[in-house]
Amino acid sequence: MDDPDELAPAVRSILSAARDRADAAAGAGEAVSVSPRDLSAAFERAEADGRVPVIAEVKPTSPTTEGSREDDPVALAEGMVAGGAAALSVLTEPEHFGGSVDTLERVRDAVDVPVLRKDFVVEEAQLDAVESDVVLLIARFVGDDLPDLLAAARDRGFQVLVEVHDREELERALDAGATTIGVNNRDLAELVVDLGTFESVAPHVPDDVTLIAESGIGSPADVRRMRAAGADALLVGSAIMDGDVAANTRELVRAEADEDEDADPRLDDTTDTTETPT
Ligand SMILES: O=P(O)(O)OC[C@@H](O)[C@@H](O)c1c[nH]c2ccccc12
Repeated sequence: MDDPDELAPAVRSILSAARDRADAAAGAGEAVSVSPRDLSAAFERAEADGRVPVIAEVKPTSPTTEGSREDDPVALAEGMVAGGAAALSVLTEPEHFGGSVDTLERVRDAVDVPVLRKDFVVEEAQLDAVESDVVLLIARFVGDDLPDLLAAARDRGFQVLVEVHDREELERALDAGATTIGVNNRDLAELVVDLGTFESVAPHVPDDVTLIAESGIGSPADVRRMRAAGADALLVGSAIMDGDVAANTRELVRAEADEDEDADPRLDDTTDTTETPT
């Protein structure tokens, strides 16, 4: 792709599907009113017992994933919480990520951690599709509507995660009053991941913002790298969804504790998903 600002075809298709869903949602249903589970408090609880705050993502498939995972999303979510996830993210985009609003509702009923709704919200009416504790707004896709959508989401009680890729988007997010900001390491033009993206944007984020590193985090070393660059929390999908979700989550949330002990988390009993996080 010659123009780095141009979106990958998959991303364009995702956005046009999102706009169709927004049109269908317009004027339907009432505005939701959410009593959210506090995301910052969940991160603090994790820190207090030595877990790196991880938002684990239930993502059955994606444009960059081969195949799809057909397991019960509720069982996957429970495994992530058992593995120590501070919060969950659930895709509700149906056409490209295998998500659904129904899945999010079932997951949120089954767990007590905050749940982020992961979708491509471009119009206010989409906010009323389902209750969640946090909604995502992607600076690149909402453009000048960011302040209005942020206000509309907050009016409904949602906490808002604003996703950015570069400093220009970061400035827009800060101007709009975002207090929780995610830096996505996946570039939307080429869909490739570079952890250097977070490292280049993070130094410009004020300290009072809750800062989340998103995408491409695959190992305890990646976790430590993002934390060293200033991440308060991490959003991880593929690396957790690939295999035993409880064990995968546990390995990442323990990345700092294990380094201190120099222990191998894989030696732990990782098959018992009913265990509560330690
Ligand atoms: O699977 P990964 O590389 O761990 O990434 C998770 C998450 O960051 C990614 O799914 C994501 C980040 N921003 C998004 C916006 C929409 C859909 C998905 C995403």
